[in-house]
Order: sequence, then structure tokens, then C-alpha cells
Amino acid sequence: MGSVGAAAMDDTVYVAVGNNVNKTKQLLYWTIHTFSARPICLLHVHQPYSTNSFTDRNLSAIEPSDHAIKAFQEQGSKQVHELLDQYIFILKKLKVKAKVLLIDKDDIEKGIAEAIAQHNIRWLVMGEAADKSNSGELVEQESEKAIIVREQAFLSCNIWLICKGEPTRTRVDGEHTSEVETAPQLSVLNSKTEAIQSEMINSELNPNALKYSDSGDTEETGNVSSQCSLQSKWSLSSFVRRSKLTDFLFHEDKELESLCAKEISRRKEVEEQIVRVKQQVQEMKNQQDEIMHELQMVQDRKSTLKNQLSESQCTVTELEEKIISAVDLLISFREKRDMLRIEHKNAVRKVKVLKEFREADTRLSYRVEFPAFSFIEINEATNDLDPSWKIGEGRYGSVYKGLLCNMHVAIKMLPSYGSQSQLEFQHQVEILSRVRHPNLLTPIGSCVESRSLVYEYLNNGSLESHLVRKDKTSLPWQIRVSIAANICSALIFLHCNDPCIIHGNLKPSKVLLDANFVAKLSDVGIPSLFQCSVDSAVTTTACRNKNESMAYVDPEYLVTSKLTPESDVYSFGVILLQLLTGRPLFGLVRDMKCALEKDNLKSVLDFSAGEWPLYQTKQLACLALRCCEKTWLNRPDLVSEIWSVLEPFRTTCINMPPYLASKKPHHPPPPHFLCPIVQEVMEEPYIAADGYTYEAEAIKEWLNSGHNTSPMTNLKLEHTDLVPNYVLHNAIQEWQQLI
Ligand SMILES: Nc1ncnc2c1ncn2[C@@H]1O[C@H](COP(=O)(O)OP(=O)(O)OP(=O)(O)O)[C@@H](O)[C@H]1O
Repeated sequence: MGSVGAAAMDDTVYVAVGNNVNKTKQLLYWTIHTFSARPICLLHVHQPYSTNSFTDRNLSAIEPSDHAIKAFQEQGSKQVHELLDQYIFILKKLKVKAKVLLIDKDDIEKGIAEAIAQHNIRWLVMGEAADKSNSGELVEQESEKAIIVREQAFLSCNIWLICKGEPTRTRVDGEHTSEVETAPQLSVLNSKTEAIQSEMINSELNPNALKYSDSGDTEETGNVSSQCSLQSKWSLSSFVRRSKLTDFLFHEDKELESLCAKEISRRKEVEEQIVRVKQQVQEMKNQQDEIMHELQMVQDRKSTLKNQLSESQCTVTELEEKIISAVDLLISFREKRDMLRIEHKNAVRKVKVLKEFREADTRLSYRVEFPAFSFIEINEATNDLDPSWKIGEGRYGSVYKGLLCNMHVAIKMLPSYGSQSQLEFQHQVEILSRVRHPNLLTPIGSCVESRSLVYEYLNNGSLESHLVRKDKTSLPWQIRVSIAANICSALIFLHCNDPCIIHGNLKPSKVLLDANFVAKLSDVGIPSLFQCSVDSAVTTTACRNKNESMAYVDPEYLVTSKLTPESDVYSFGVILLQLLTGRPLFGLVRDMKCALEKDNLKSVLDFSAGEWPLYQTKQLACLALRCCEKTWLNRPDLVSEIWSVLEPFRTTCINMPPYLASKKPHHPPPPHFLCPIVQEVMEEPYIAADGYTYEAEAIKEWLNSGHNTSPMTNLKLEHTDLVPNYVLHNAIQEWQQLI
């Protein structure tokens, strides 16, 4: 192999490639191998209109139609592109990039020469047809063509002619021609060119040769088209001129024309199809654009919805929290509502009870005028304070039985005034006198001089005296329940008074029983007359029985030195336990608790009182224990809890036992309760100057009608003044309560 190292390395090596790919492949391999580092460009001379095509098919001189020519031309162009694609494909496989130079020229050698000249080609590799290399005639002719090439290449191009993969001539250039190592021949550049040459020789005998010659002239003077791109275009005008020469050939080729027509039609269809497909593609593109647009909108919407969802979730969380708190609130409200309902129920009951008490109080407080007795009257009533008439003595002085205005009274002789003036004493007494209730000891009057208070006398003594008895005269359970109800009633009244009155010294000795065993509390308000504490009272009483007195005192009072309504409740609880059990005070609460825990109430009940109804008695026992709670807050309410149990219990007792029934007054009212004029029980008894008591309205009417005499004696009255008969009034009131 000759060296090519001397060649300029930056120049492009042009490889002339023919129509036969298989044969030219070797040429490419050699070039790539030899000029591996050099840029390569494929040079192909395309024969847009070759007479060989027609002569091969024995075409006559008939001129082909324009569309046939066009079809043929297009077919040729297509074939060229396919051919070049094959070469590029081969190079691609070898990983070699190459340019393509396509020359349109009927004469291949001339085309190559023009390419050399126009593109300043300096390096050219050409193939030598192996199958023709053995023909000496051809070699000669081909050598001439090579010379033409060389001449037309302005003597400046290095040309390698390759035969069967080997160079047959190392160089053909303008300076000199190197000797061929293997075969000193120029290869045939194009077999079709050779065919054209043959045609040109034969044309002298053929009448159509003129046309061909004309065509050849025209070809020589015509446009030599050379293009650097694959998009070479056929010059139609040139073709038309040349087509006159070959008209006779085409005329005979009806078959080709028909094929061309079919091809054109098929192509048209294909083009239409392409247009349709393009339209479809465009439509699809439009659709895709729309879909993309919609997709974008959907994505935007999705993003918005996502945000909304997130916000909604936050809102949901907030609302859930609010619902939870609202439910909690609702629950607490319901609890409060239930509590308020209970409180309301209790309040209604309390109001009802208080109303009853108020009504009773209103009836009793009829023109309360508290009579002031003189010391003489007190002395007379008590037979000069006869010791035998003394019924007891407490810390606030001695109590005497007396007879005042034909009524049995109890007169309490209080100790000296101390710093208190008579006026102050009188004022306090008057206040106390207004506090009246059926279950409070009724004050009848007072004596400022002797500092004594006059009360109604209750001939059944105190509860204390009855509890200690264990004989046949022991109080039956019905009376005990009634007494408890009376005490409760009195306490409710006192506590509801404005201002609240606390007894503060409640014990069985302060519970007095009238002839009908109605219990009345004594000593109400007495401490206020002395401004002394319970302690001193306890101390005084302690002289007699300190422990017993202490048993009724509220434990909280002993700590705080402050009396509360609940202090009375505590004392009441102890009395209740005594009523139920009749037991001594010591261990009383403990025993009852124990009995209830063991569900053995009978073991502590006082059966000298008879057969207690167990259910209600147990209720009462439980209440009594609660009253004795050390903490006042745990003690039951007098109205809503204690009274609500005692009141129905007492009603049952009144209806049930013959004992109580026998105590009820069945006889008509005492005659002195009746007004002598109208013969009815008096509501407002007034004493006239004749010493008789009349109904106020009746006697006033008598006097106003001009009478000045007594309705009873018919004697002239000394005066017409009327004095209220409180004692009788109270007696009537009591009697009325019992019926
Ligand atoms: N109106 C009355 N009717 C009948 N007896 C009464 C009357 N008032 C008081 N007594 C009797 O007089 C006694 C003395 O009562 P008083 O209230 O003065 O003292 P006390 O209650 O025994 O002790 P203290 O007042 O020191 O606590 C009572 O036990 C009671 O039996």
C-alpha cells in the first residue's frame, strides 16, 4: 500500500460512490481505513435522465408525456436518496460521519470533474469496476474518461482509483501520474455513462440520433447542476428539451406510462392520506392541547380543592373541639339544671310551708299588743312568789306558776338588768312578743318592774320529764313523731324569720307540752335579753348536768363560737334520737349508727312507745343521724328533707291511733269562747266596761247604735272604752288549731 501520510490532513477526502452499494462498500472500507482521521464526503453523480433507462427497455423515440417524465424523475430522485441512505447507514455502523455531495449530471465523469472544480476537491477516491477491469478496450476508453476527469479537475486533485479494495493507481494529479502497482487502469466511473457513450456511437445510424446529439449539445451547454445537499432538484426545462430527443422511445412504453400513472395515483392517494393523517394529527394535537389545558385546569382545581380540603379539615377539627366543649358545657348545664330543679322543687315546697306558717302567724299576730303587768299583779298571780308555786329554775331565773286574768300562766322571773335599762328591756320584750307560732310558747305579757315575762302555762310539762319515764305513761310513738314535727315546724319558722332567729339552746327541757301534747319551744329570744353566750348557759346548767347539756350543743359552735341555724338542727337531731330510742345521751349517736349499719333498728328503738312503723321510723332515724353530723354542711335541710318526712309521718299518726284521737277536742267550744251578743267563737275578743268579753265588731256595733248599757247586765256602762282580751284570744287560737 502506498503511503498517504504526505497528504494534507485537514482536507476532506471525497469518495465517489456509484449505484452498486455492494461493490462500492469495499471502496468505503479502504477509504476509512486509509484516511481514518480525515473528514469524508460521499460524492455521487446522479443521472436525472438517463437514455440508458429507455434503451434498456427498447423504448422508441416517442416523446413521453410530462407527467410520465415527472413520475420517472421523482422515482429516480427517490432511488438516489435511498441509495445514499444505504451508504450513510454503512458508515454509521462503522461510526463514521460523512457529508454527502450530490451532483446531477448525465455524464458521471463530467459531473465528477465539475464537482472537483466547483468544490475545490483535493482528495478523491474512485472505484474501478472489477467486472470490467479485464476488458482492455474498456480500460482504454475509461482511461480517456479519467483523463477528462483529471483535465476538468484543473489538475489540482489527488485521485485514488480502487479496484477490488486495492488502489490501482496511487495518485492522478495535475503534476504527474504515478504508476499503478497492480493494474495501471482507471476504473469505470459509471456503467450508465458507458451505455450513453455507446448510444452516441450508434446514433449516427439511427434517424433519432440527431435528437440525441442535439440533446447532447444541449446537455453540454446546459446547466450543470451540482448541489451540496441531498435535496437536489431536477431542472424541468432542461429535461423537456432533452425529452424531445427521446420522445420516440417513450411512445412505445405504454406499460411504463400506465405504471407511472398508477404510481402517481397511488402517490396522490398516499399524499391525500398523509394530508388526512396530518389533519388528524393536527386535530389530535388540538385535542391534546385542549386536554392539556383541561388537565391544567383540573390540576389547578385539584390544588384549590386540596387547600380547601385542608382548610375544611382544620375547620372540622376546630368544630369537633367546639362540639366537645359544647357537649361538656351541655353536660354541666344539665347537671346544673337538675340541681336547680331540685332546688326549685325544695324552694317551692319551702315556700308552701312558709306560706302556711305565715298565714298562721298572720292569724296569731292580730293586733299584737303586749300587756304590761304591774309588780302587784305578778305578786298576786304568784301568791307573792310562793316557792310552792315555783315549777323550775334555769340559768335565766326561776319559773313560777301563776293565775292572771283567770288564766294559768307561767311567770319567768329574770335576773337583774345589769347594764340594761328598763326601756331597753321593754323594747326587747315587745320584739319577742311579736314572734308567735303555734309551736312556740306564747308570751302573754311582761312586768318591767319585776323584770318578769308571763307565758301561757303548759300543764304537761317539758319533754325532758316525759323522756325519763319508762312506765305506762311513756309517750307513745305517735306523740313522739308529732312532737318532733312540732319542734321542726317551730325551728323552720324561727330560721325563716327576718332576721333569722336561732334558738341556740334547744334541748328537751325547752320543749313544753300542752294539754294535747302539742310541743312548744320555750325561751325563744331570751339570750338576746342578756347578751350572754351559750357557754355561760352551759356552765350554769352544768351545775346540774353538764354532760347532758353539752350533748345538745353543736360541735362546730364549740370550735367557732358562732351559732348557726344548723346548730339548732344538730340539737334537734339529738332530741329526735332520744324520742326514737328513749336512751341516755351517752353513746346515743354511735348506737343508732351501729344499728342502722346492721339493719337492726329495732335493737335501739324505744318500744315503750309502742310498735314503731319500721319504714318511716328508719327514715326518721337516718335523718336524726344526719342532723348529728359534726360538719354543719352535711346536715339535712329542715324544710326540704326533715319536714318532708315528718309532716306525712305525723299525718299518718293523727289518722291512725286512737290515742291521739282521744286527745282531740270533740266537744263544742267553751262557752267563754263565744261572743254573748252573736253567740259565735270570737276572733277579736274585747273587754267592755261591764267586765264581759265580746266580739269587737259586735260590741262596737252595739255602742255605735246608741247603747250605753251592758248587753249582759243591762246596767249603765261607766265608759265605752274597749280593751283587747289577749289571753282569751290566744286560748281561742289554740283551741282552733286543735280542731
Ligand atoms: N310555760 C311553762 N309551762 C310549764 N312549765 C314551764 C313553763 N316554762 C318553764 N317551765 C318549766 O320550768 C322549768 C325551768 O325552765 P327554764 O327554761 O327556766 O330552765 P331550764 O330549761 O330547765 O334550764 P336552762 O334555762 O338553764 O337551760 C322547765 O323545766 C319547765 O318544766
